[in-house]
Formats: sequence, structure tokens, C-alpha cells
Amino acid sequence: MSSKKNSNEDKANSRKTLASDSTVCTQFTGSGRSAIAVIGVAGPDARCGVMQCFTAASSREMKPHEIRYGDWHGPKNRSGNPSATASIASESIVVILRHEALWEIHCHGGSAAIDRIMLDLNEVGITSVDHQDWPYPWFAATADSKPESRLVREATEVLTHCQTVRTAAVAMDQVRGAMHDWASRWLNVADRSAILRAADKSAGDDGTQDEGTPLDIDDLHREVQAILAYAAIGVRLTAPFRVVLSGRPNVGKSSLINAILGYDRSIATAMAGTTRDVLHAETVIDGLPIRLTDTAGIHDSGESIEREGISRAMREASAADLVLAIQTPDTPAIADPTSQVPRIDVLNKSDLLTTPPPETDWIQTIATTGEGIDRLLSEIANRLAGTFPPAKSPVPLNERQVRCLESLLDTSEPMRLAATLKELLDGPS
Ligand SMILES: Nc1nc2c(ncn2[C@@H]2O[C@H](COP(=O)(O)OP(=O)(O)OP(=O)(O)O)[C@@H](O)[C@H]2O)c(=O)[nH]1
Ligand SMILES: [Mg+2]
Repeated sequence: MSSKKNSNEDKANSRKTLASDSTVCTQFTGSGRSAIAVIGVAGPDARCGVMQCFTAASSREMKPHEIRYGDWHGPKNRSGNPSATASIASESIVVILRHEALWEIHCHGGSAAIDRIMLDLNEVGITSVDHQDWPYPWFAATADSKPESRLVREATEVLTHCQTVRTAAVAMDQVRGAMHDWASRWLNVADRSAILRAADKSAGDDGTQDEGTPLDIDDLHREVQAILAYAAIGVRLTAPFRVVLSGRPNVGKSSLINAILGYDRSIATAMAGTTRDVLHAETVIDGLPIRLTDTAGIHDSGESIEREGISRAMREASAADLVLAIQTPDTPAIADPTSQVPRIDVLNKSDLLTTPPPETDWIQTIATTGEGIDRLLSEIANRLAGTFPPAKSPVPLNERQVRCLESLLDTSEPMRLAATLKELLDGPS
């Protein structure tokens, strides 16, 4: 027997030993920026290890399938206090007990929180392993649990890339089965209806086969339409909303971006034409990831570099989710080049007003002092998240899911509906 073969067998044997006898932990979610990370702990000492480092808000003992919020403080010493090594402030986390030997820790997605929890687990005797040594399939709760649907796998992937808690909550609802349960419920109804129809046909159709059929097609189509209304948000939960500041030169676009961000990202001067190219900055407003874009002032220009900056500004505005159309009391409005894009009219330099503005729904700001910025921020959040799905709503997270939902609207035939719902749940057969 070659030594290479031996060493492979040793590795395989040690893996077997590790999986059956040891308590192990692994990071399920990808590295990099994300709102939430999930760490798995599996093995006979999982409860003991987790409970040495975690104090739940509720003192009731955790049972399988329960979820607890609480503090991750790190290993306790013999007197029951956090040990001297646990000098870092405690972390608010969520622990899920899938079954006695399988626990999940949901924590902040930053590497500091993840590294700290993994190190604490190592300190209480739990071994870090990579995915190949993990004894359970990803998210399979128990040996007898149902295989997860493609919908849940897709949601899990999206969840790992969400950057704010608000967007992660929508993805998490789908991981917990909001869309899966909705599709399964209607699949049941469609299947039953298809069987009833087939039975009626073989017994000789007396024209009453639809009586008592539980499939209410109008109901289904109404629900599909309501779900599709969230597609615009759902398919780009992991990408920030694009908010573009647009207006004539010198109206205070760059000053406003700086006021929103709270630091000087963009150069603002008294000289018109200061911003010549497109400039981006990412921020979070009311839990929504936002990419703000500063642009060159729009006006008739004979200079070629300036003209290029202006055409880039107009392109950005026409591809935005929301345009902040900036005006001042002393500059005339520009013709709106982005009429399809939702906009908020902002009257900056409102300190220069000598008479009340003609339009009352303009948001008045003074970028140089920060006045009106809070109102502008809440208006931005309202406009972007007006159609944000309420908790636990089914939400499509990619084009595949949207296509399946749209196909449901094209038919009322139970067998075709059932086939499309199966495809939504598990992909093409
Ligand atoms: N009085 C007053 N001055 C302001 C206000 N906001 C900005 N300014 C001043 O207006 C001038 C132009 O501001 P910018 O932010 O550079 O304007 P801009 O729209 O980015 O200009 P361009 O990049 O040239 O298109 C600067 O001197 C700012 O200090 C405001 O609310 N009130
Ligand atoms: Mg500027």
C-alpha cells in the first residue's frame, strides 16, 4: 500500500472520528461584508459549549426548534463570571437550537464578531472545522428533516450578501420559508384540484366538476400580483438603492451630499462647475443601503469635458431609483430629463428665501447648516421603502422566481399551475 494512500485513509478516518465524537463549529455564511453571519455548532457537547459563552434573555431552558436572543459574553470561569480573557464587550446574538446536537449562532456579519465567537468556542473545547468536515448538510435541521427547497437555498445565498438588518430581515423571512410555505400551500390546492378534475372526467363530465373545487384562481392571481409588487425590492436586496443628486451648477449638490453623509466626501466651493464627474458614496438611511451619487451641474456648456460630465450626470439620473432634484431660490428649475424616475424636489439655500416658495411639497434645506436634512432623509426612506414588504411576506429574490410567478398569471389550469409551482419551489424538473 502506498504511503499516499495511507495518508488519505488516515485523513478520512480522522474526519469520521471528528464527525462522530467531537463537537465542532463552522462558519456557514461567506466571508466579507454582510449583515448577519451564521455559525454552526454540532456534536454531543454543543449545548454545554454554547451555554458557557451565551446568556439568553429568557432563563427558560432551550428546547429543540426554539430561538433565543441574548448576550454572547465568552467563556465563564469557575465562579460563573465571564473569564478574564473575555474582555471584549458582549455581543447581541440569536441562538437557534435545531436539535440537541445541532445549534446555530446568528451574529453580526463583521469579521470581529465572527472571529471572536469562533475563538470563544475553541476555548471551551469546540474544534473549528471547514465545510467538508461538517457533519450535517447546510441548514438541514435533523437527519429526518425535509430536504430544503431551492427557494430556501436561494434565500440563504441572498441573506449572506445583505448589508443591512432591514434587507437581511426580508431575506431571512424567505430562509424561514415565507415564499416556500406560500408556494407549497398553493401547490397542494392545485394538485387536489387537478386530481378532482381528472376524477370528474373519468366518471363522465356532468358539468359540475368545478363545484366544491378548492382552487380559487382569482385569489391565487391576486396573491401573485401582490407578491410581484415586491419584486423590484426583492431582486436587489443585496445592491444599494441608487439616489442621484441632480440640478444646475452651484445649487449645493455636493454640499448636500456631505451634509447627508456627515463628512466631506465631495468638494463644494463657491465656483460653479466644481463637480465635473460622477462621484459615489455609500451610506445607510433608515436601514436601507443607499448609494448616493453627486453629479456635475446641468447647463448648456460649450466645453467638451464639461459636456461629457453633464451627459454622465443625465445617464446616472435616468438609471436611478430616486432623483433629488435640487433647486435654489435664485436659480431657475431645469427641465426634468428623468421624468420616469421618482424624484424629490429639494429647495436648497432656503436661507436665501425672501418670500415663501411657490411649491409647498418641496423639501427646504440649508446644506451648510444641516437644516432640513433630517426631513430629507426620512422622505428618501419613505419614497424608497414605500413598497417595502411587511414582515413574513413572500418576496421573490431573483429573476427565476419572478418568471415563475409571472407564468402563474398566464394560466388557470390546475395541472399547469401545479407544474409551475413545483418549478418555483425546486427549479425545472
Ligand atoms: N447660503 C447657502 N449656501 C450654500 C448652501 N448650500 C451650499 N451653499 C454654498 O453654495 C456653493 C456651491 O455649493 P456646491 O455644493 O459646490 O454646489 P454644487 O451644486 O455641487 O456645484 P457644482 O459642483 O459646481 O455643480 C458653496 O459655496 C456652498 O458653500 C445653502 O444651503 N445655503
Ligand atoms: Mg458639486
